Amino acid sequence: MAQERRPLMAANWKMNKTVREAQDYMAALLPRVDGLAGEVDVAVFAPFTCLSEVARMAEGSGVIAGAQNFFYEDSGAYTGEVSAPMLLDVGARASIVGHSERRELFCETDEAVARKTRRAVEAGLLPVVCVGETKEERDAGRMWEKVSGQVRAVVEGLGDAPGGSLVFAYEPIWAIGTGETASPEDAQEAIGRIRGLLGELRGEKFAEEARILYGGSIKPGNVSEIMAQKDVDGGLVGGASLEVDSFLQLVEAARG
Ligand SMILES: O=C(CO)COP(=O)(O)O
Repeated sequence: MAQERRPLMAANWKMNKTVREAQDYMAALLPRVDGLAGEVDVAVFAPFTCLSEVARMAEGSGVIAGAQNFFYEDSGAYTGEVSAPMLLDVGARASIVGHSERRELFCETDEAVARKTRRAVEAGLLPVVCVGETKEERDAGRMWEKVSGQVRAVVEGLGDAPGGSLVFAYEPIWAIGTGETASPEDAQEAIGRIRGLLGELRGEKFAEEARILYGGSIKPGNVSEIMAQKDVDGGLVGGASLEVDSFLQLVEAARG
């Protein structure tokens, strides 16, 4: 991994944890990541219901509290949604955007993902934009068509924001929650191609500054070989992030 890009290890709790469980997790995590600032960024993407508590506890620690989604308008008649200013108001500094579960289950389009990404950057939230193909698309040889289309839509809607203002996460859908991980070589190939595309679209500086994570069945047993790939800047982790001990092993591996 290039020296200039700080690794990022991110926990995506998905639809898990009560406020009490979130408090217990943060109380165990924070003392153990103390002192890592500057070496590795650590983020916790919590459900809305416990996000303010996670952000409050993380304040001053260097751990980034983030949301899993938001809507690109700032306020108004959008029942069930929350906005970027609302996330900032409770202390969040980042948000996942366009997770495959939102694209597939909640019909999020490339256009909506692009608008959310742009709004996050403008508002000062760090977006972690997810891209990835299904098993059928991969087997049909259409992986790059899918992934490049998703990346293009986001970058073309981004204006002139610098590469450091956003993070991509390559999460092949067939590897999410299945125990089936992309091989380190597959992860590198896809992420290297994404970086190449960023260079074509926005120039070398942008491509060198943008962090690109891998996600999909990362666990303590496979994280080191994934992190060793030159274009992989960290991980976005579901299942193995739910327990503090296993998440900490991933953070340590990202530290190198
Ligand atoms: O979707 C993911 C992270 O956003 C990956 O989930 P798992 O780590 O549970 O496969």
